[in-house]
Amino acid sequence: MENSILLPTGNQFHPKLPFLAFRPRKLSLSHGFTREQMWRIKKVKATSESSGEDEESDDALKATIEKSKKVLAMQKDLLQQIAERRKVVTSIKSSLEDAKGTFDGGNGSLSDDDNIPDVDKDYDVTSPSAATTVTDVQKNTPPAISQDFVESKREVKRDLADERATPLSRSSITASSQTSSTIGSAKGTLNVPPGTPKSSQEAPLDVSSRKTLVDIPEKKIQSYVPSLRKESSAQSHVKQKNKNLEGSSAEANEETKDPVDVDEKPPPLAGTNVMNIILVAAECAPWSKTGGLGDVAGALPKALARRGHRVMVVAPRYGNYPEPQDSGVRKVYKVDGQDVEVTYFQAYIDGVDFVFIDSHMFRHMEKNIYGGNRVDILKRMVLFCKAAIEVPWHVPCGGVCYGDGNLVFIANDWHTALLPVYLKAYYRDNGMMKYTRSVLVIHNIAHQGRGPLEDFSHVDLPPHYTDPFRLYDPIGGEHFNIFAAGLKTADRIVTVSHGYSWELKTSEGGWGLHEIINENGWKLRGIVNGIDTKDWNPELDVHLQSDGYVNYSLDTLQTGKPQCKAALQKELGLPVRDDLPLIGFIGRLDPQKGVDLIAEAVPWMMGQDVQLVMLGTGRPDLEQMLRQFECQHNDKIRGWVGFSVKTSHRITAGADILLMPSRFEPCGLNQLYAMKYGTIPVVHAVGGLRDTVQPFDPFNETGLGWTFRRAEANQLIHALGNCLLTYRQYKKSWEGLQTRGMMQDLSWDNAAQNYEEVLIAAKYQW
Ligand SMILES: Nc1ncnc2c1ncn2[C@@H]1O[C@H](COP(=O)(O)OP(=O)(O)O[C@H]2O[C@H](CO)[C@@H](O)[C@H](O)[C@H]2O)[C@@H](O)[C@H]1O
Repeated sequence: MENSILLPTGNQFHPKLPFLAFRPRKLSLSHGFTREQMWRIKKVKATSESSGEDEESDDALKATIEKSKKVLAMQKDLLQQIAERRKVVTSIKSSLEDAKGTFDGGNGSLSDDDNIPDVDKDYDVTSPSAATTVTDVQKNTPPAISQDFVESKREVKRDLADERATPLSRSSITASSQTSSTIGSAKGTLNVPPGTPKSSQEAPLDVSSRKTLVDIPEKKIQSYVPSLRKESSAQSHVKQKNKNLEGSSAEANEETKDPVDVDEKPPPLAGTNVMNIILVAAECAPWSKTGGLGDVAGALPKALARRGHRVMVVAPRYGNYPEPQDSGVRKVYKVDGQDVEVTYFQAYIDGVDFVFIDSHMFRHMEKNIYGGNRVDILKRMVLFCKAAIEVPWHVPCGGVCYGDGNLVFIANDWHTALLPVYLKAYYRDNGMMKYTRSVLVIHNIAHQGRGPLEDFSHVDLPPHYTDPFRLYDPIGGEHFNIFAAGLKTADRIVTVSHGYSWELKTSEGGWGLHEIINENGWKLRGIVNGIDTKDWNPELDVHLQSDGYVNYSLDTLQTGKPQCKAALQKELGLPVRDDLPLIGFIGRLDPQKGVDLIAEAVPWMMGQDVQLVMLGTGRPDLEQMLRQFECQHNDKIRGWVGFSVKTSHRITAGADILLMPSRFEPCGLNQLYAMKYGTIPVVHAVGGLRDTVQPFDPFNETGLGWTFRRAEANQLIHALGNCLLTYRQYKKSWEGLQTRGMMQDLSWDNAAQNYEEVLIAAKYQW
């Protein structure tokens, strides 16, 4: 082991410099004036003072007052006119509604043809001239899609009409959640949707009044829906059950009831680019989580919804979650030749529709999401992707299905990498879902859904789709690879940091997929994850409200954090001492996380006056190692084997330093959480860790933590040594590091804006 801990190494060694306390300056605006108003007032004041011409300025003031009075009078007049117009519009509307017998499928109201997928036209691809009535469709359509298919089309039409009428705005979402009755939930607020929006109540679909649908030849349908699904007998329950679920995001329609709205709402942040977005993930916090993917699936959609998009998350229902309710929609899908029934559950929370897919294949798997043998997992993911892709047709959210126009799926990791492939093979190759796009997010390329070539038989695709799955690598030879097929087929690819998007293209970082990633480099973009600022906020954290822990902010950091540290030491049975640094580690016990480097550094650490707490689950040998550390150094180390969200929050708050010596790290969330809690990260400068932890520069008092270049124990020791030195001897610098970390905007809002750009690019890609 190198003995170079205290040697100066550029920016990591602390020189004896005078320190500047770093405090945020609060901006307060007096008298409720806006910044601009204050500036104007000051300017006017300054101008009149400097001129000394009081009389002249008095006259000018009078003139301004007169002018203002006139403007106000004009405004009053205008408002009166608007009110009168409203009355006229309302009376015209009600007389029209009285006269209206049936609903005109929404066709007439669509105006922006460029953006509206003409669903009927989609079917022209398969049968350009075979126009027929709905009855004909029912007669000619094979049982696999038959009536349900027709209904899907109907729903799409209705949805599109809805979409055109009212892009969800930020304000509308807020408004709707305010009017909903609220039920506290673990994650946030569950908005129980109020009654159906008027528009959908008053417009019962009258199939006979719609323009004729185009017939779908039987052969074609069989080719694009290869034993995909069948109608369940429970189908008839659907509409009845759906009535209970009306409301949701479609409440926003209420906003545009009146064309002349005096209280104009601000436009959505996404502007005219509002889209329907469905994020599909194998886990979603707080309901299911084994790592960072769950956090992302729980938080990114909310940020996208805040921008004005209509957003849904689809995840498996592994347990009996309290919030989602049975939507009554049941479908049957073929998985490896067997019929498997699924039921869709649904909740509307924080502006997002959460849809959970229930099936005996997912039930009671909450503690073992990725458990079972390779083929079992594969079959679960086949079912999940098949069922998820049809959610926009079958599951009415707030009474209205999303439909397949202006729609983008966001698939995540290999588990849902089949979704882009199914989208293409089952639908787009057959002229359906023409306006639907897919984006695949790489959270971790190390897990790829690999297997022998025979696994292709489980995914239920036409033989010509074998090639995208086929991959050769020197270790595995020729094999079946789901991630490879997803990357090739998706319209766009995102990964969770800039650093990792670069690493993925290298033979070391791409784990055998680097060539495919390079070939598809044009559609790859790195977007650094954000954090859920409600869940991970020391001021609001629900896990810091008992057992001696306290919520704290930047202002109360110097008292709140030590209190959390003491509470953690007490809870873990460690000596309660404020003078020594408490070091934390939280993560999956996996070689990725560099736990072995910590193990190598433990003897050195034990020579320091420090405490170490490690929380994790994963590889049995690494779990055993944690227990062993605790036995060997009972007065200094705690090795908590298990998955505990509460403990992870408490360690993040109570520790002074967080170690993340990951060998590779696509983004990493724990270092972001740590910084938000005034806990200083010491990380291997790789992937997202390099992007997010700017190294401390003691000369300029900048930076956020300590980094080391190679994943080696001596480098970890070196960086940690400098970190400990600063903790002990340079308190002001330490406070500066904490302050800078806590003041960062780590919210999902920035990332959501970047995702939006990717989604738009996908939308306009042909
Ligand atoms: N034993 C335990 N008890 C309680 N909570 C625990 C825990 N072990 C881990 N966690 C929690 O799980 C999450 C882990 O997130 P990370 O981003 O650090 O890693 P992960 O490798 O799972 O995610 C992958 O996806 C994410 C999201 O894109 C990327 O940031 C990351 O680099 C990539 O490897 C954190 O919220 C952490 O607190």
